[in-house]
Amino acid sequence: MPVIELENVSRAFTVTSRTGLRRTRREVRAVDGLSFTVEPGEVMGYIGPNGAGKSTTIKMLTGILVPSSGSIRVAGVDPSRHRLKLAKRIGVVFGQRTTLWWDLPLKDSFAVLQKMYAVPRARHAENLATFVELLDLGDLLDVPVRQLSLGQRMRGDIAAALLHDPEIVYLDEPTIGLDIVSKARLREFLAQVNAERGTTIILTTHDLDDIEALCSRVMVIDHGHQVFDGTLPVLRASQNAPRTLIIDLATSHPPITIPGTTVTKTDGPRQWLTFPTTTSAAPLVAQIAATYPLVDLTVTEPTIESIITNLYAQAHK
Ligand SMILES: Nc1ncnc2c1ncn2[C@@H]1O[C@H](COP(=O)(O)OP(=O)(O)OP(=O)(O)O)[C@@H](O)[C@H]1O
Repeated sequence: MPVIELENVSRAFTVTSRTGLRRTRREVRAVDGLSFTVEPGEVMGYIGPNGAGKSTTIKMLTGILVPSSGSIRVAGVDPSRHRLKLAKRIGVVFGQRTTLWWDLPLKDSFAVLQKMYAVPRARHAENLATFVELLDLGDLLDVPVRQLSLGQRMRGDIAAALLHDPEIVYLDEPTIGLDIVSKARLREFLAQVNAERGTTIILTTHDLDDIEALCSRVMVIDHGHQVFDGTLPVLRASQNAPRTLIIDLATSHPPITIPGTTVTKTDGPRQWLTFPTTTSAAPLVAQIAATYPLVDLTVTEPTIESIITNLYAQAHK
């Protein structure tokens, strides 16, 4: 049974703007007729360009915002009508701002949360020990939150969101501003939480490496509409974005001509040829090797960035 269900959900805002003495009001449809379900234990990447409607969706799922129309059920209840009841079953992390108490040491914030969510003491202690170890928080427990670095604070926020054993966690840009090592560690931790606890994770991110590393499903939204829902390999295949063959010849050579390929760039003896995903690289390589002084080669897959740019462009046609 789905743990999240949206049926034809829309949310509009009235925006007032002023030109000279004139005030005009217009309606912005932040989310427009969105329907989808999420099964327990899924890790879904929820992505889209700025202003696509991602945060508005998450706010409706947590009950902070009420939809203008349509229906939402999270863990069996309507989030806006049962916000407090639902709070015990969900965890939320907003990368841009902390939910921790700024002046309190991290451990005191955790203690407040134990009381707020009425987590049994033994369970709280067990979870805390696990998260302190996995997120390497040991040396940070006595440090006031305002003194933590962004990466340390984020680890604290993630632990805080999970201490009450939520079934669903919404993570809004959890890796924003983190260095590569911290990002990798956080992704590893989230994958482990999902695997061991079966926590459903909805991840909003602009970092497509987060999606590659964590998400079995990707939903792409643009102008409040869903433009894709499926796995990353299906997204890649659906866009039929070309692959690139990078070849190194023994010497500089004019762009090589092979039917079905296009040379997009040359740099001395190196040339970049694009070819359709449906074409096998092997015969192409054989043909090049038979005709040109081939020294080395690499085949690269289209990046998710290029696929998504392509997807947005198609949605606007
Ligand atoms: N409270 C509000 N009042 C008026 N307009 C709003 C409000 N909240 C969101 N919007 C508008 O709704 C649209 C969707 O915004 P939303 O914040 O959901 O996008 P987003 O996908 O989360 O963007 P980003 O990636 O930039 O965070 C935007 O046009 C935004 O300006």
